[in-house]
Amino acid sequence: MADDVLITAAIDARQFDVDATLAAGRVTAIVGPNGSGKSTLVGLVSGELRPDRGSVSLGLRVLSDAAAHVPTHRRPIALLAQRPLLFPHLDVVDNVAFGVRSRGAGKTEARERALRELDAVGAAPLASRRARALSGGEAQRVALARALATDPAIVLLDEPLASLDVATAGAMRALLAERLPACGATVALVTHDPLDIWTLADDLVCLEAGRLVESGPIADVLARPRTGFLADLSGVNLLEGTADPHDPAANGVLVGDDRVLGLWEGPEDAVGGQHVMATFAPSAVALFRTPPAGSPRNTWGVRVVDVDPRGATVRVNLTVANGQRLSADLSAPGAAALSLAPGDQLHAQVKATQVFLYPRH
Ligand SMILES: Nc1ncnc2c1ncn2[C@@H]1O[C@H](COP(=O)(O)OP(=O)(O)OP(=O)(O)O)[C@@H](O)[C@H]1O
Repeated sequence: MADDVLITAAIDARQFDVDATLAAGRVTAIVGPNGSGKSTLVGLVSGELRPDRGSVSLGLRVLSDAAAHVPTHRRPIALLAQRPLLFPHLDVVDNVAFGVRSRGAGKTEARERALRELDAVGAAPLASRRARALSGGEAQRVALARALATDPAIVLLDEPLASLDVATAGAMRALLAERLPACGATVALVTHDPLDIWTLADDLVCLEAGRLVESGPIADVLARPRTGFLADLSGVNLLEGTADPHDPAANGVLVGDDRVLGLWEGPEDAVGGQHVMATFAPSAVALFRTPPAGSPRNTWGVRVVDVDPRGATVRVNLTVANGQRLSADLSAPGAAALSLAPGDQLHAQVKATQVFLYPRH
């Protein structure tokens, strides 16, 4: 039975103060901008770091607090980092068996366990190869087998695909998607890649400047992002504003002097002055040189920041009057017809039915 990992811990020198839970038997993606505290969180769970205040526990077992600190090698954890860090002079099966033996198993038992795990990751044919003779992708597969062969209660993955090429990373991602849920451990995955989050993780913990800013099931957190970082991760535009104090029931949000109309997603009715988020897809944004005729809804003046061709579409990065960012994805011919340049003043239009409004919290 897997256990929750509870982190309620502060490290003063790093201005880190986070209260987060990694749910038992689930994969939690740890995300956030550079320097937000992801590695610090992992270091607290691995035992490499000790909190100045608070505690780290696995279920009812305290791993670190003011009175106690279980050292890394006594924690039931396995770490898979960007580099596989195998012993180059040992063969593959001995590399995998090493971890099992260090947990107290005998030689034969450790070897059998290693071979089973190598088979599970599709690396059985490599068993007698020296680790130094493996490719990067093969070595990472073996490192995964070594991590899981110890039957850890916690698996910590720190950007495990970041040093692999695209094709190898894809195969490794598929392997992780199969093995992580099957291993039964509580898993933390540090990543910058939205694909890893969508394909591997169940839950998400988002840190910024050493604080927890959002957590919960992936679909909930990314469907209704509440920070610019999470909006970028889910590929949507996010404008923040306040519910119109004169007419909160009209589903109007004021972003500076611009009015943004959309579908209100509650849970309660908007209250005038309330902090509200508006999200919509870049593909929902149309751009015009002259104010478009017809429906007056959701037309804002925008300024072009830059233009980024992406195959069949062109991403146009823009700012609205009060400086907030948004993007529009246009077809290549559509963008060419507008002949866009940075600094151009345009009109952006979005249908109200394609804008989702929800409270900040
Ligand atoms: N050894 C250290 N001593 C003091 N402060 C540190 C140390 N290592 C990191 N920090 C600080 O702690 C904060 C969190 O850093 P951390 O490395 O955990 O962030 P991160 O989210 O993992 O970043 P990245 O995405 O760049 O790896 C940062 O302000 C960083 O400067």
